[in-house]
Amino acid sequence: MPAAGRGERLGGGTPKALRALGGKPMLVRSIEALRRSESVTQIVVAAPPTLVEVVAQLLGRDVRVIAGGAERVDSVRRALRAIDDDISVVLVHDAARPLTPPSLVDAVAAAVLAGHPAVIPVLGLTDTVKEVGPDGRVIRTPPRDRLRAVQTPQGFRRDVLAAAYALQDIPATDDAGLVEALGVPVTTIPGAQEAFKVTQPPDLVLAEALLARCAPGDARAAGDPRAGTDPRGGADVRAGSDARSLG
Ligand SMILES: Nc1ccn([C@@H]2O[C@H](COP(=O)(O)OP(=O)(O)OP(=O)(O)O)[C@@H](O)[C@H]2O)c(=O)n1
Ligand SMILES: C[C@](O)(CO)[C@H](O)COP(=O)(O)O
Repeated sequence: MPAAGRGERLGGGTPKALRALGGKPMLVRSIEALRRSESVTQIVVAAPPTLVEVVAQLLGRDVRVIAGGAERVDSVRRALRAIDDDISVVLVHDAARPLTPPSLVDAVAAAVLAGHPAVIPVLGLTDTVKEVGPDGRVIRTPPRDRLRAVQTPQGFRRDVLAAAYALQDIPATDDAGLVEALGVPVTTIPGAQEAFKVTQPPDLVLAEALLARCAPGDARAAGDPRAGTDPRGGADVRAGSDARSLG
């Protein structure tokens, strides 16, 4: 789990993974989706380098925490080196997708285990997308029905992801982009709307609203593992101290 970003587009000063969401650090919510999945056996987190100890204490002993790098790709590369030798399937999941349903984690893992070397969750687009030149003029309008927005977790055969990360200087904004550069086929599966990435301030408002407004049963779908145990949304109230202690 790359979690070492600064969250510059979100603002607010605190590294994004430690920003509170419904009374808990965003990272804690993202980790819960992995813990609740049936397929994840080891979790490695790439944390902001100055906060490795803080994050390790926050997450507990079952999570290995290492120092992330300057860019997302550097953080993932470092985390890959910290995975146990016997792991054969690796999921890379943004800490910035805190409402990801565990069922999506399992669906990605299952597709890799079924024989696909690289699997990504995707959603269709609702906006039209245009390619625009540096002068602001539209170059072309790709047909929208063939475009997809790509989420995480992205799942890979470990040897494939390791080979992709051994490539140097490939411009890619996601892990599958590196695998594509290897010439390995990447398979898509349906993503989940709740797995959106918290990137800009309105995303945090949306995530807060989803957590606050979900009926207890529905909150499970919004990634809250203990929702439904307390009709007041008690899981968030109890965990409030986590976030406060991080400021
Ligand atoms: N050097 C970095 C940069 C990003 N990430 C992680 O990669 C994921 C996706 O990145 P993004 O949403 O872009 O987060 P930030 O880099 O924090 O955002 P910004 O670009 O606005 O600073 C996040 O979980 C983020 O913590 C990381 O581990 N190491
Ligand atoms: C990996 C990713 O979440 C897939 O959509 C996305 O590309 C990350 O981009 P960011 O700019 O590093 O948030």
